[in-house]
Amino acid sequence: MIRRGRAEGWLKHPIDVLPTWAAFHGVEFNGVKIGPLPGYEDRGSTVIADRTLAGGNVEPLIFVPKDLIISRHNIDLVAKSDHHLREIIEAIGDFGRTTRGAVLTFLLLQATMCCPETKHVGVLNPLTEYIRFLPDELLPTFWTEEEKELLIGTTLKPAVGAKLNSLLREFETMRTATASIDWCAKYWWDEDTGMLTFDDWMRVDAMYRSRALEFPGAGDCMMPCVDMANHAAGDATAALYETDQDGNGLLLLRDGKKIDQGGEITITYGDDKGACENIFSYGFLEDAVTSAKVMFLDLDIPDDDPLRPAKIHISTAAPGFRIFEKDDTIDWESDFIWLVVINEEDGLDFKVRQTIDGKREIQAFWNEQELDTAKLRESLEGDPAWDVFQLRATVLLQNRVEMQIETLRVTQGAKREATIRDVPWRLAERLRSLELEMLERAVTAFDSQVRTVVSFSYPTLQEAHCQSRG
Ligand SMILES: C[S@@+](CC[C@H](N)C(=O)[O-])C[C@H]1O[C@@H](n2cnc3c(N)ncnc32)[C@H](O)[C@@H]1O
Repeated sequence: MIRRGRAEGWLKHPIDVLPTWAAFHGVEFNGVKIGPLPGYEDRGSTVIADRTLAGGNVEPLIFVPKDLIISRHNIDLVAKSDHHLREIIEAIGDFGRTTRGAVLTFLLLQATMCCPETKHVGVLNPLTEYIRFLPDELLPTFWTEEEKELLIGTTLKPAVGAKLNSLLREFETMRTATASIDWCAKYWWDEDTGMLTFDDWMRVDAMYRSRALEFPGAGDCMMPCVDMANHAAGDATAALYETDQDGNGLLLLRDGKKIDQGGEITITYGDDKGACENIFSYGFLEDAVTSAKVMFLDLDIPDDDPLRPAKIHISTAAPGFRIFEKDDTIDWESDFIWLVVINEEDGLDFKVRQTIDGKREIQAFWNEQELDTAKLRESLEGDPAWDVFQLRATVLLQNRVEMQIETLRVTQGAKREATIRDVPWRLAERLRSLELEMLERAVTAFDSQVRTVVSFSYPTLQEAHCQSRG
């Protein structure tokens, strides 16, 4: 549906019509305009200074009335007077009570209402028009299979796979929950008249993910016009976004910033985000990025661990670990790994307990004491064998990191097929090299952590370790 709407023009507005929409709905621009930046048209539209601006003494650059914010709160308000919206949000149950569920459903209904064939569905509101200004982003969920293959060995590959699976589940929830609603059956699901496909769900997901910002006071939401600002990290960030005391949205020039006429007013989408997350959520990587910054690698409990099923059952942590930059070196963190490295001989035990309603429940014990797995690390830190556990964890991580390096190396040097588009090709290449470099630094850092633990606790082991690692 959305793809067709873009092609036929009923779901597309040229960006130069935005000022008219904005003025009509009370959005104020103060010394800025929205459009492509000459020389950077591939970045879509952005916020551009209409005159020289100096931070500290200018009014908000953009003012957005609170009613226009696409937030869960406002969607609930719209649903009070739009019974079609209310019907579908209620039909999807718990998912409709999440911000993500409410926003994606809302966007889908607005797109449906834009289609000239749709009759008597939904109540037109300013945002029905606004979504026509939003471009389709080439996020990795839209990369072809051969483009996604370029990601083998990067942390983006499993992330995109998991995302597609969860999008499929959400789409299926949506379909099952709304199939018996007459107008949904007719305009969305009917074999002849239905317009929705999984592609539509991917598109509303991409709109939300690439544009949602966390606003103090309003939570995650899409803020029309402020969401036209492109990203620049660090000192290059020109503006901040926030809400005023009445909940209206504001874009404010940073103190001390001076932007010449024609210059870009950027915001930050989060300077701490790693290269993988930037490509995943926004489909680009700034030229200035020189490090993968943060990586999440999955970790499995070995098949030959007799406690594996019980460990999997009780674990609440994400099964993996995060490596990240810290003070010029690489550090790691994981709540999961501690469960992987301990076993029965160390003091771990599981018992099956009968609950009062007759159900059976697995309980974990550490040295005979009931164990809260969320506090496992704390329990282990107090154990005389803490050094051993640390050592096991670090060696395990080191092996996992080396395995990832190997996968990256053997899949290196893929030939570029003519069907592979420029953006996925360049992004995959950059991500591969940034992640490889970070993994290599991690091996060195882990090696020195192992040496420290060994030399401190097991001076005799140190020699053996050094020999084993050459
Ligand atoms: C919140 S939107 C910003 C407005 C968007 N450019 C538009 O045309 O609607 C985020 C998207 O803008 C683009 N973008 C933002 N900052 C960028 C940058 N520094 N370099 C390249 N593309 C950027 C990406 O496509 C990203 O997914």
